[in-house]
Amino acid sequence: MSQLFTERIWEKVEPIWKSYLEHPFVKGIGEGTLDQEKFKHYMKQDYIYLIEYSRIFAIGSAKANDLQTMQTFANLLHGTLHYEMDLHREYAAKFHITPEELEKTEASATMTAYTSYMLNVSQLGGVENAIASVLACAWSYNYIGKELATWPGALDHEFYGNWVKMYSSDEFTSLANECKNLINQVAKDKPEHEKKRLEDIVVKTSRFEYMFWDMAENVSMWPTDTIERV
Ligand SMILES: Cc1ncc(CN)c(N)n1
Repeated sequence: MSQLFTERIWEKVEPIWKSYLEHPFVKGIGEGTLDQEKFKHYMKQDYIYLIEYSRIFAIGSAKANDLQTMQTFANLLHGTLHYEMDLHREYAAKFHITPEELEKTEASATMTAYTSYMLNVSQLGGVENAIASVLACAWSYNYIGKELATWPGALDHEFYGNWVKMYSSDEFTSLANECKNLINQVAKDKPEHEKKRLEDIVVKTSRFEYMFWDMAENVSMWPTDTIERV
């Protein structure tokens, strides 16, 4: 039996994704020791990230070549807007931030670069570009969630437990699996140079994921902030 495209991808991304589990921000969630101000910054940036990420599912739906794929993208869009983003709205309420205020969050450099890349890739080419650009997002969060769920006390932590529950949940796992199934389907009959191009998109977005954790840990916005504030 020939290798699934996701198996090939896994060989490339595994070292990058394993490094997420060593990242101080992710470790802080898993160990329950993360500074809540850092989490607040992350959660606000992630909310506006998810708005742009949702647009990619809409693009994928519009570019789909069959009704089944169109429905899958629509389901992923719905799941992000109404399930995943509820988590952010719940955390925001704990910080006394309304959904309207959340939506008006000013975008950081990393959030801007990452979503601009994903949107650019998705608008070019066919439906395969859209699915390749979101694959690392859905799958790596599910990977992190499931790993952290095995850490002592992570699922029951009074503040970060809900984050770990979300990304390790059956519902989120099924959204991640829908993305994996889609890429396997679209990559199946593609020539090697196309497969390599899709693989590069997943690797690049995996690097952006690392940068996002760094942005959260350092509570960073733009490198020129200190200059502009003088
Ligand atoms: C940056 C980022 N990447 C991925 C996910 C999971 N949808 C997320 N919430 N945020």
